[in-house]
Amino acid sequence: MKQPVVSAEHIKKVYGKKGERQHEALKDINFQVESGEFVGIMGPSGSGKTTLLNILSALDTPTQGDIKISGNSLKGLNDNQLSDFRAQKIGFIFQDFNLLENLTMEQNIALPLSLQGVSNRQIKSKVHQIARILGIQQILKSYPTEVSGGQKQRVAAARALVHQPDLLLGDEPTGALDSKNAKNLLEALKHLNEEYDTTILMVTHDAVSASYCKRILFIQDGEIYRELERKGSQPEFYQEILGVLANLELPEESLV
Ligand SMILES: Nc1ncnc2c1ncn2[C@@H]1O[C@H](COP(=O)(O)OP(=O)(O)OP(=O)(O)O)[C@@H](O)[C@H]1O
Repeated sequence: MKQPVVSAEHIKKVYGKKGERQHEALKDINFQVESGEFVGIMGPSGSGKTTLLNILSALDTPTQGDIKISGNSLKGLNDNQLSDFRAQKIGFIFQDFNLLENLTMEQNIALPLSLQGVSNRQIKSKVHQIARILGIQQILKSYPTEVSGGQKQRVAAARALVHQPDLLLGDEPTGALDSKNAKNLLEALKHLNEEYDTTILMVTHDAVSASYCKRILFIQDGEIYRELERKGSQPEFYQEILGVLANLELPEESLV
């Protein structure tokens, strides 16, 4: 039987030491993401989204519970094993791109492969392949300061995917983009998901971005309180998402 790409099992996260002030950021999170899904995570500020992403990407460990990525449990792995796991299995896109300014776009995209000791010939071929899919071949020799925010984010997506990770994680990947560039990036993610079966999980506060997903998990106070699956068109899904957000009875600007 095919394993889910992500299996979060009874994840609890408590910040602060015993006897000190403690905060339960995640209470009992359970969900799975199957291969080829495009899942969004939404929720008010402080609801636990970043905590969950950090645990999924093995940057942080849960207080209780287990994460399995493609059937492999993260429990009991030491720091070296966790960092190998991250390097091989996960691609990450951040809101602020995180590109290295003194490297060209080509060198930035190549980083995960260079760190794994892949041969130069293979690196060149893989970088050009992912650059073609994301439409950024013409800027490969440029430096980050020479291109637009939207182009930078597509380079960041290429870097996150060049080593063919099992899972692409995004933390507000459209957060720093204007609406045109955000749409371009989301179309590129949709294309990767539909044509190449890339499994994507992204946190977003924006209902338009979320409407590109096939499923949304809504988190509040460290718990999943609602799940929406896209059944109809994208505009219909957008309206449904707005409906759930309105039911939160929170002003929209607090949904970050
Ligand atoms: N290192 C930490 N130590 C103590 N408490 C923390 C720590 N990191 C986060 N928290 C608390 O845990 C809760 C969840 O935080 P988290 O950053 O995961 O929320 P979020 O949904 O990502 O919020 P935002 O959308 O504002 O980024 C918050 O109440 C936060 O104050």
